[in-house]
Amino acid sequence: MNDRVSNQPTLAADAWWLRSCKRPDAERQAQARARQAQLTKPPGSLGVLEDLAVTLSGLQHSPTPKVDRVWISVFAADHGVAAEGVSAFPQAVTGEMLRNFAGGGAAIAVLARALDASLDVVNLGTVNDPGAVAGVHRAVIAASTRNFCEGPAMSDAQLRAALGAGAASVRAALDAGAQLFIGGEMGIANTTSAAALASALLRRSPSELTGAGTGLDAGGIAHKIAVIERALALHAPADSDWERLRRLGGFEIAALTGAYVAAAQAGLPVLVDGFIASVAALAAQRLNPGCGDWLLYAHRSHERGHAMVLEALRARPLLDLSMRLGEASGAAMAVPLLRLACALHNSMATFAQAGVSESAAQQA
Ligand SMILES: Cc1cc2ncn([C@H]3O[C@H](COP(=O)(O)O)[C@@H](O)[C@H]3O)c2cc1C
Ligand SMILES: O=C(O)c1cccnc1
Repeated sequence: MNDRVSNQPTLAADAWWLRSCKRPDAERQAQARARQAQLTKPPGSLGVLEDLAVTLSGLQHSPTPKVDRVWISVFAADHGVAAEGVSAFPQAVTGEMLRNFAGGGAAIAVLARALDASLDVVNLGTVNDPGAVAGVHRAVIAASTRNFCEGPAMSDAQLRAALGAGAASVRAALDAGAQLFIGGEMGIANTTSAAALASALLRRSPSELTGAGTGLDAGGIAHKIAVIERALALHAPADSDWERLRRLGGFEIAALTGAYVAAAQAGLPVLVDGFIASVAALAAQRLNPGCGDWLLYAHRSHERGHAMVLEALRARPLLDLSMRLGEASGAAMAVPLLRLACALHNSMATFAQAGVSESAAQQA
């Protein structure tokens, strides 16, 4: 399992991420909508849970949508821009957390167990590299990205490798029979990378998209904004969204981008996590607009900037719990809602089955 990136020799020549995405089944969706109207409840009374079941029915091409088998991939990577002092935590934490993911003590490891979900941990390159660790896939691209205050974060080949690592995790999820894909990230300083990338993609000021991350104070946030402004000035010549992702992104952000596109191409529904994952989703939609139909949004993170990114994506997140962790934790938290929405859709009785009277209008 250590060769997920290197066994794709054709990637450099083959822009697989441009290939078309699957289409949701509109007819199945209409049937699911009609069934919701027949269930023993006032029509629409289950609100967003009805929409979720209808959407999943169309995405899974099934009258009985299910999210029993959930796959969570956490992509870890370090960022050169950490050298600018933009995080409240030291860079060594990224590598240290890899052991914690595999050892079962990290938040996402606890949540994955509680959900009976598969947890796939992928090391894309960490300065404090723990080496071979049971339960961690090595797909190392470099020890970290380059500090994007000094030059592009990634080379073209590195960006392709990161996108490919995301796609490889989606293939593993499909092989395991997953019904839902969730991507998470770990990388000290990656809220700086995500804010810079979102600023460039949305053409908004860094002050609107930059937050405290792991816990910067007001002075720390002001410094972080200044760092991002410097980077944006350096990378202003970037003339495509590919270039913006290459210059300002990170290996784990690009892996999420690749995973989202690959999931949409394969017809596997995705639940997107917080700020960083949503910026990766924005990049995925820019690389391949067809992937948007496959992305569901789990929560609104406490991180400043997430609301603006969600708005740009026209996303309506399910939860708002003031979470600001990443790792896929917010997405994991929303899985029970999806499961319950499916259970209601699949197992509630219809008015006819239960012998319950329908609305006065329908009886007239
Ligand atoms: C122990 C620990 C566990 C984490 N798990 C996720 N993050 C989150 O915080 C980091 C981003 O914040 P910033 O840009 O401020 O560095 C990412 O690793 C993100 O996944 C963590 C951070 C820490 C310290
Ligand atoms: O919303 C997130 O993804 C997030 C916010 C702060 C720190 N890490 C992740």
